[in-house]
Amino acid sequence: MDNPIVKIEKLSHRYTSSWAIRDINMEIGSKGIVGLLGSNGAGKSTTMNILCGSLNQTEGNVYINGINLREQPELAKKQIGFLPQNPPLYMDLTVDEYLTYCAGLRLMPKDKMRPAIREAKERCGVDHFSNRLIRNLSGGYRQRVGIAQAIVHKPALVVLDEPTNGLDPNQITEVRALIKEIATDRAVIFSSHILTEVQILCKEIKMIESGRIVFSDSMDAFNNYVEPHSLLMHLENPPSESELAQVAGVTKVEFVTERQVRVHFTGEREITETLVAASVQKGWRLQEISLDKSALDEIFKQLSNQTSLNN
Ligand SMILES: Nc1ncnc2c1ncn2[C@@H]1O[C@H](COP(=O)(O)OP(=O)(O)OP(=O)(O)O)[C@@H](O)[C@H]1O
Repeated sequence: MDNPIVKIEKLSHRYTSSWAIRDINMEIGSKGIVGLLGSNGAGKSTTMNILCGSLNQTEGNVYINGINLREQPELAKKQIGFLPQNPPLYMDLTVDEYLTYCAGLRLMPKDKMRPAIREAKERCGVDHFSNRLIRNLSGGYRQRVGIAQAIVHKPALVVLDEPTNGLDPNQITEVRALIKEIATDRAVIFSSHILTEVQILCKEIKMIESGRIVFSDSMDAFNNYVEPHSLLMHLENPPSESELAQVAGVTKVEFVTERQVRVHFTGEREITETLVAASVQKGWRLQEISLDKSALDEIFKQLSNQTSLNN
């Protein structure tokens, strides 16, 4: 890869006695969204905290734009914006006060601060809340302010640790759109334990399991690898198996409980929209639709086994 914005070499971290991550190698290009996918405890936050200079690694090196993060932390950190899993928001500050404080922490020259804060607020859609206390913002807007602090100093790399966690479905859609927008002119690394979210947003995927990278390739390669999929649907007024099987793309239908059904399908991910549309049209009263978690576990298992065999 030409001039990667991030280069990670043999990165390992041990908190106490056991290793949280082990021998992670990674290169990330200068534009677009890369998804770091892994189940809870896989090592995503540890990797991101080290990558952003919030945690010192036990072994290995991180280079940001060619600068060794450990040797020149101040210089390297100027190029990074970070939204940790628990955003460092100060509830008693207004949005403007908080962003001014954050810009100061990033050592922005005073004369550049005001226009930079205005731009970050506009991009994140919080300019109309400039004088509002952060404690009086909804979860979705707090997250937007968290993203605004991550981009205020115009970093070349933005790292977002599970940014949609805890948000309601509308807020999730809005925050996803915002992440897409901020990735138009920089690299964004985005962690999630939700496969569909990574599939929607990312051009590249790094999958981490038990502290090791088990898959690293384009989203297309990943989608080819993991086909076929299955989905779980919760329907308050479910149709018969045969009626559901008639939906285009559905290959097999299994009722798990009276109202929960596993739907197997081939290839196309538009199946979600097709099933949602069919359920609205036919009054099946869809309550929930999600990628089959057991299928995801199966993928993790396959990939983990592959890695341990390769090592
Ligand atoms: N401060 C800590 N002290 C000791 N062990 C820790 C600490 N933080 C994380 N760990 C352990 O390191 C491993 C990786 O944790 P990490 O938080 O990086 O995973 P994660 O993929 O971000 O998970 P989650 O999605 O639940 O945040 C886990 O086994 C976790 O229990």
